[in-house]
Amino acid sequence: MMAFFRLLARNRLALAGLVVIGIVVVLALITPLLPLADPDVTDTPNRFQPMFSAGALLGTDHLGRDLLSRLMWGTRLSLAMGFAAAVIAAVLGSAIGIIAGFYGGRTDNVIMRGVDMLMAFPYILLALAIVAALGPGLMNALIAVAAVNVPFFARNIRGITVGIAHKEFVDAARLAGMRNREIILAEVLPNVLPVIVIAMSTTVGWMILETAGLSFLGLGSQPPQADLGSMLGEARSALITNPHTSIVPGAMILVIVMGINLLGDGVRDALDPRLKSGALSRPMPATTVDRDGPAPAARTDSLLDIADLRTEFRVRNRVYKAVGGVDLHVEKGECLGIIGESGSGKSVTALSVMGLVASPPGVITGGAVHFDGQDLVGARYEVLRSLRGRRVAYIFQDPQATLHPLYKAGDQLIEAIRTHEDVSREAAHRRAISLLKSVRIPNAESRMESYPYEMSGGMRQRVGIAMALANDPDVIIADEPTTALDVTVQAQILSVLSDLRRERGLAIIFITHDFGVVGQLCDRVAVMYAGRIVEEGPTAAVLRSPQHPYTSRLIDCVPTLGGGQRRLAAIPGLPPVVDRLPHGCAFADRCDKAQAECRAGSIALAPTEPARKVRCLFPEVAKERSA
Ligand SMILES: Nc1ncnc2c1ncn2[C@@H]1O[C@H](COP(=O)(O)OP(=O)(O)OP(=O)(O)O)[C@@H](O)[C@H]1O
Repeated sequence: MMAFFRLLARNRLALAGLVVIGIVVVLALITPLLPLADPDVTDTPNRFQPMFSAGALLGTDHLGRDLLSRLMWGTRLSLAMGFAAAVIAAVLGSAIGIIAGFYGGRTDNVIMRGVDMLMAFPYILLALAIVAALGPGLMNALIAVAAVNVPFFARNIRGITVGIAHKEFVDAARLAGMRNREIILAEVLPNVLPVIVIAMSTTVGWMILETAGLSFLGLGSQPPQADLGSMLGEARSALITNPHTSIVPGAMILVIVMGINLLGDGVRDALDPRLKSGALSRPMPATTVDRDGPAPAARTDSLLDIADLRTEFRVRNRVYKAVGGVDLHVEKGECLGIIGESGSGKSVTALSVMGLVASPPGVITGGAVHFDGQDLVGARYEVLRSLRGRRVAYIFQDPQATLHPLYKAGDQLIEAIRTHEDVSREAAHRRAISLLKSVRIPNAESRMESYPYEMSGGMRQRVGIAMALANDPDVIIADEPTTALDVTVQAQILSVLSDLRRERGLAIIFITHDFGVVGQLCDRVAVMYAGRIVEEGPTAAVLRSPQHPYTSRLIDCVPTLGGGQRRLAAIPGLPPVVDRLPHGCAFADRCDKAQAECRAGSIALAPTEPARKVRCLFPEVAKERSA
């Protein structure tokens, strides 16, 4: 709740709306306690007194009634009517929407066709028809306004519920034996509640206007009772001669509706889960760079050289140091593996290379990424855009999520080719077929016409690889591309990548948590822990004799086939949270060799043997392993 108010307070306009509505609501609540004249007592000799007259601060109306008193009582009534109509419409509409969306099928059809019929009428005509049928009066106007808004809530909430009703946690609740009523209350309702609140906050102003509209037409509050609409209606005939009688209620309606709408927008922004990180804006096209020192020079003349890269997430008052000074390089035709536990910073490192970490909340705070002699950290967006996909391409873990579900695989490949190259559609089509063949997709011509959902996971991932290859890049960054696939398909994908590397001289950065995959594909491996490289070296050497205790424990976690029964040595404890990294070695708390020195200060990634480095004061002594 506090977080909600903090987010709301960041939006100045919403804050202004909150203050205005707060003042109006408080005034409306204390109206009976204020020393005001009776709002209904007429005094015709003193009719149409101007503003600031003695005894009538805002003047009097056509019957000599005190306008200030009528305004206060009228505001009280209009607010109460607007809020009551919003609550009734929200409760009824949401209940209808949840039932339709949750049960689906015929129930959904019958309910939603009824809602469609209601929505087919212009809402004001519908409201007039309801009041005409029920008779004029405040309660009937309230019923009419609530009724015409029920379909709006029903439609919105039904849409959200349909999505939720098919989620795994609802299936899990069913499997746990919960009844539908319980599932609706415990699983669905909490998920749609923010949407209901958002819809209410943005429509309550509208409902106040609608109730005022009915009262203006004489169908809402009846004389002598004042509400803002009826005050306006009564002042209509004196609009030219005594405009203050219209201006007073009109200005109040304007203030209330503006205040509620500004507040409603703020509530929507603060409750939207995508904006929870505190950003009330869309992510930037490239990661924000806020370097706290000069850019380091390239340390090697490699194709891609990452030097002291630091990326963090600034979420409210917390700073998550996801990447804390990473040095890596990859040569043409080389495959570098990055391995580490979940959350060690592998993906953020990879995404930082091309400025793809979402900002906010991500910020690159230091280091450099030299590609072909150019520093990409802080490079202009146009530079990054021209390199993305053309010289440095990505393959992600879930091709289902990266391929557009509504476009054919072939069209997506053609689009990827034509984004960077001015070629005809026919030429791009031919190239797309040859790309599909190069990743060993059988019947490439007919597969061009397939939608992603018509393909298996392995096939989709091959399309993903073909897309990455579309512009003949120099580097491919593959972020766990085989994690979601079974071992046979994984082997095929790895062999495709391995062949492509050899044939095209591709450099590959392969992110994984599987040492088996590293052993099969990668020339060198870098082991990451808590945002830093803790060991780096040729794959065979690292697998044979790991030097960092973490690498050693990580290898011990890998089950071996045919090695007889052995106890799998899980690593006790959890990696540290990256907003509270310890001094010294981040692995010390889980390491059985840790000494006091390990916790004293930062430890450098020091060279040990040729081409090997380790960040440890007490590295493992070489003991040969059967890899
Ligand atoms: N938007 C974010 N806000 C705050 N922290 C984040 C955000 N995105 C990532 N992180 C943090 O950054 C760290 C590194 O995440 P990253 O995704 O790079 O890990 P990973 O090693 O690739 O893990 P996995 O194998 O599960 O993909 C994690 O501790 C994560 O909690």
